[in-house]
Order: sequence, then structure tokens, then C-alpha cells
Amino acid sequence: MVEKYYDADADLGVLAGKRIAVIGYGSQGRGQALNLRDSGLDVIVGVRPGKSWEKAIKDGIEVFQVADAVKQADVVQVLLPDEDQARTYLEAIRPGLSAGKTLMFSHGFNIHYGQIVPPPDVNVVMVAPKGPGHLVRRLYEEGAGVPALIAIEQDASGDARAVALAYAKGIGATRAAVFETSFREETETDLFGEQAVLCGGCSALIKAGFETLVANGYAPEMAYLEVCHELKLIVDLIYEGGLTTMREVVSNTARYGDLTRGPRVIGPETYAAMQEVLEEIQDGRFAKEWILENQVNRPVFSALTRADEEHDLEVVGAEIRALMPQFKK
Ligand SMILES: NC(=O)C1=CN([C@@H]2O[C@H](COP(=O)(O)OP(=O)(O)OC[C@H]3O[C@@H](n4cnc5c(N)ncnc54)[C@H](OP(=O)(O)O)[C@@H]3O)[C@@H](O)[C@H]2O)C=CC1
Ligand SMILES: CC[C@](O)(C(C)=O)C(=O)O
Ligand SMILES: [Mg+2]
Ligand SMILES: [Mg+2]
Repeated sequence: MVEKYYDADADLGVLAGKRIAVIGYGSQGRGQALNLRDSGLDVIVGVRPGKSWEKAIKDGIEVFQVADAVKQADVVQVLLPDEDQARTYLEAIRPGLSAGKTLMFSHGFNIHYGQIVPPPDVNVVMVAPKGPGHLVRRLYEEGAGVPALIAIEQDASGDARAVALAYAKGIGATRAAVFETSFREETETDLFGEQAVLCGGCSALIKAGFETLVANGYAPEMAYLEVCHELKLIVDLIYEGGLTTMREVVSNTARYGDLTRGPRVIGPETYAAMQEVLEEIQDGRFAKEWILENQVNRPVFSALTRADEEHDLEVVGAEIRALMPQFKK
């Protein structure tokens, strides 16, 4: 059974008198830094001058260049994009690390695939929220928390787990639950989840449903409302009580269609594709492809992103959301 931790298992006092540098102030950086500050911890941000730098100042957080933040910190949480971490680590993080400091990540990509190799005398840990950064912040403000994973890769100081748990408490994760894993397991399951189900699988399923309805002469607006807008409402039910709760709430007609047609849509071919996607993650092929893609300025990433941004689903979706007051910013 996986080890689980809650508020009572974590002591914020472990971080008393310690300075935390959150490197990067994007989705996770902002959410985590603000929660740590509101939990009474000493937190600074390390980032380059630009949009994020200005945002941190506006939020009232002290900001430094990455190297300067690392030098003065006891705990360094690396929340840069995965593809930028190795270069910034060599240039600005590695020089400021010394014995007993804690190097932290929210995703294991660079450690697991050997892009960052820390010195043996620092702690290397992970505190990885299982949710987007803006929810890490929003749920904390509501008195709740996003669950997180912790992992200990190197325990140089002997208290690496206590440091990781205190940090997890600081961002509000122990209010929900914190599960212990390894860098390998987090990296492989996270990549698989986002590729096969959460982002990749879900986007492909929505596009396939939308395109099928439109190709058969139905109005794009009807197709969007059915396969995209309503999806959130159904996923909320699954989030709250699993497939069982969702099936209790939808009509019996929907439930019968779900049970008999769903497995025809996601059949043996999808299982085989998922297995292939997982194996590419496990043997490093996906990591190599993504690292090389970045070295040539991301041509595939840019072309595919543009094509999907121009897809009718996105055009119609934007028009429909503009008609509903709840989507007005
Ligand atoms: N997004 C999420 O919700 C989740 C992310 N993670 C992990 O968290 C980590 C951070 O991801 P995410 O929050 O999405 O990242 P974002 O892209 O949202 O933010 C990255 C931040 O790093 C800054 N940055 C980028 N390059 C540099 C550089 N060379 N020097 C200094 N600062 C730089 C950016 O600033 P600027 O404005 O200057 O570009 C920005 O503040 C990743 O490891 C990711 O896998 C884990 C769980 C969920
Ligand atoms: C699902 C995408 C994610 O893994 C996340 C928000 O957890 C990410 O890398 O952003
Ligand atoms: Mg994830
Ligand atoms: Mg991820």
C-alpha cells in the first residue's frame, strides 16, 4: 500500500528559519509561492526579468535573478518549464547549491531521464501537486488543497522526507492527502496520464466526436455543446464520486448507451496504442523526442498547436462561450 500523509504528519517547523526559493513564477510557481507565503514561510522567487517577474512583484513577493535566489535559499523548488530546466540548472542553479540544501521538483522528467545530475551532498526531493497551479492556489484560499505526490531521490541531510512533507503542508497538499512515490513512477505515470488520457486522449476524443457529428450534417454549435461543454459537467460528477455517481445522475438511457457503446469506441486498438505510448515513455523515446524537438525550436509543437487553435471546434467554442455571461472575464 502506498504511504499517505496528512496535516498531522507534517511539521511546518522543519522549515522555520529556512528560506525557500521558488524558481519560476508560472502556473505552479505562482500557486506554490503564494500558498507558502500565506502559510507563514520565508519564500522568495527566482525568475528572469519579464512578465513573471512583474507579476511576482505585484503579488508582493521578493524577486531575484535565478542564481541570486538559489544562493540565499535552503530549499530550491525548480518550477521552470521541463524543457528549460537542464540549461538553467547548469548556468544558475548548480553554482549556488551546497551541502545540506534541498533541490526540489514538481515533476521528475529531468532527474529520471538524466538531464540534471545533482551533487551527492544535496537532498533531491519531489513535491508534485496532482492538479494545475491555479487550482493549487484557489483550493488553498478556500481552505482545502490539491493532493500531491512526494518522492525522495537523495537524502543527504537525513531529514529530506520531513522537508518535503513540510513543503507539502505549506502549499496546502496535506489538507487533501500526500502520497509517496518514486521519481520514476511519478514521471512515467504523469507523462502517460497527460498523453493518453487527460490532455491527449481527451482532446482527440472530443475532436473525433465533434468531427463525426459535423460530418453528418449536425450544427457545429450542437456538436460543441454536446461533446465539449457538457463534458465538464460529466467529469465533475466523476471527480466527486467516480463512475458510479456519474451513472446514478445521468438517465438510464445514457447509462445503457455508456455501458454498451463506450467499450466499442475505446476498444482493443486504443489499448494497444496506450501500451505503445507507455513503452515510449518507459524506454526514453518520448523524452529524447521532446528534448530534440526543443533543440530545433519546436517546429512540430508549433505546427500542431496552430492547426488545433484554428480547428472549427475552437472557433465555435469561443463563439458559444462569448454568449454565456459565466465565461465573461
Ligand atoms: N502546469 C501545471 O499545473 C503543472 C506543472 N508541473 C510541473 O511544474 C513545473 C513548472 O511547470 P509550469 O508551472 O507549467 O511552467 P510555466 O510554463 O507555467 O512557468 C514557467 C516559469 O518559468 C519561467 N522561466 C522560463 N524560462 C526561464 C528561464 N530561462 N529563466 C528564468 N525563468 C524562466 C517563466 O517566466 P517567463 O514569464 O519569464 O517566461 C515562468 O515564470 C514543470 O516541471 C511541470 O512539469 C507539475 C504539475 C502540474
Ligand atoms: C495534466 C497535465 C500536467 O501533468 C498536470 C497539470 O498535472 C502538466 O504537466 O501540466
Ligand atoms: Mg500531472
Ligand atoms: Mg505533467
